[in-house]
Amino acid sequence: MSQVAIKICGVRTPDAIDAAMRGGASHVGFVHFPRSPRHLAPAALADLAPRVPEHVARVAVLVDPDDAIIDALIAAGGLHVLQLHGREEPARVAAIRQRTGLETWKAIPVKSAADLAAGNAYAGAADRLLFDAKTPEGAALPGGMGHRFDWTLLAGHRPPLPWGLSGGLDADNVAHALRLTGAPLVDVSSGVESAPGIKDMDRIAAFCEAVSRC
Ligand SMILES: O=C(O)c1ccccc1N[C@@H]1O[C@H](COP(=O)(O)O)[C@@H](O)[C@H]1O
Repeated sequence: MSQVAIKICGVRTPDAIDAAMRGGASHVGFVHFPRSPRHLAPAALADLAPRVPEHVARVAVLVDPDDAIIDALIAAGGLHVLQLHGREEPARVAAIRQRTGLETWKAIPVKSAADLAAGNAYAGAADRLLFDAKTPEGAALPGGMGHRFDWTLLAGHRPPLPWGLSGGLDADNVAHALRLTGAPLVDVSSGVESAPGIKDMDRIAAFCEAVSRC
């Protein structure tokens, strides 16, 4: 049985949550970013969140959020984790973590080895780093586009805080990614979809199955 934690991100429907639960996901992610096809407003989050069992972490994915939207989402979703996916500096991450008392993750966009070091500045500010592929300059989204980076960059890298891997993972490549990186947590969104924002239950099952075999 795999010890690797699984986050299924960008869920928008009860059946996607149920599929993540059947697959043994430890985290489900709700995106609040109006440009995203996975965007959920607080009211929609409030409808969906109770579907997630208590032992599974509810993660809000946010891009440079202000305090008001963080508070609205926490009130709506009974959140456990905030995933900051924008250009939040360490001081802002630390302030959000301190003010909310929630586990706080910082996404680190990676294209080259030099990008990995950017994560070190978040030691003491964030609870976890999420190494994600850097999306192209001018892209509509800072994540959730199915891009991957060169996973061999992470071989031998020892981040100073817990971490996870995301960006372009799917059922066909996640075992390879885990072999190369040894990631303790994998995060997937577009790789378990049939179209942007449309989760595919069979792909969620196949992804979780592939991780559980590792
Ligand atoms: O999924 C989105 O629409 C999104 C929007 C804004 C910030 C992050 C977003 N998604 C996150 O991107 C990574 C990788 O996703 P993928 O598997 O490559 O599609 C993941 O952490 C999503 O939560």
